[in-house]
Amino acid sequence: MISVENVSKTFTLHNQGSVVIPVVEGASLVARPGECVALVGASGSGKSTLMRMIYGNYLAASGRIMVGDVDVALAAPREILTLRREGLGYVSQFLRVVPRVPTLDVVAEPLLALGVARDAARERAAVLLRRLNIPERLWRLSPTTFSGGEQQRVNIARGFAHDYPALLLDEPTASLDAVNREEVLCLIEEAKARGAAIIGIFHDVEARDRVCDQLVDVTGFTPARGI
Ligand SMILES: Nc1ncnc2c1ncn2[C@@H]1O[C@H](COP(=O)(O)OP(=O)(O)OP(=O)(O)O)[C@@H](O)[C@H]1O
Repeated sequence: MISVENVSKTFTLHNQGSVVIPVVEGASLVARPGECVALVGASGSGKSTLMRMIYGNYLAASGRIMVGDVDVALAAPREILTLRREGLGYVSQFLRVVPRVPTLDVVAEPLLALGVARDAARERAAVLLRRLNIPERLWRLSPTTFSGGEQQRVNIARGFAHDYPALLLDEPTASLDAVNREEVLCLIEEAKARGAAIIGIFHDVEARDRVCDQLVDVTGFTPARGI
């Protein structure tokens, strides 16, 4: 379960006269096990900021962000790292990898970090790479030279390697062809069926309507910005 209660965030632009910009105010939402919640709202309304707060990249100014039994807004960095390893996955739009690590190990890595045996982790990685149509001849290579779409699919495979109880998705179907898009939607549906709580940003409206149970309009949490 992911629950956001009355969360606020301001940015202070230290290199621009310390201007303070309120970006999110009084944000509250809940994603229950088996539920997918879509964050919607105009560009600049604060969707990414909210996701980054839930993942612990940005510190909330106030409020509570519970992921399972961890309050991300209060957790120490070490607790956040444990949460990310065990309890909270994040599929961003872009793959960030250590150069020279083969694709198979990039995807298996979240399982290896949890102590899963190398063979079992690679087997799971292979299943996902096959489902996402990454040709087997590429699995031995680092994904750094892959096309944008291939990198995105490797990233998705990695994000779904471990059965995280909570999952954040940032435009998981952006720039995918129809076949791979369908596969990603099936992965999301499977994650929901096993009880994952999911929050996502989807610009693909059809995909959003298919997998999401609830839409939360972040514009309602955007403070009035007097200029
Ligand atoms: N690190 C930052 N420093 C200062 N301002 C920021 C920072 N990150 C985001 N903002 C501001 O916060 C507001 C919300 O941005 P955010 O990226 O969360 O919006 P969004 O709804 O995800 O937009 P989009 O749909 O265009 O991706 C914007 O006005 C943005 O300029």
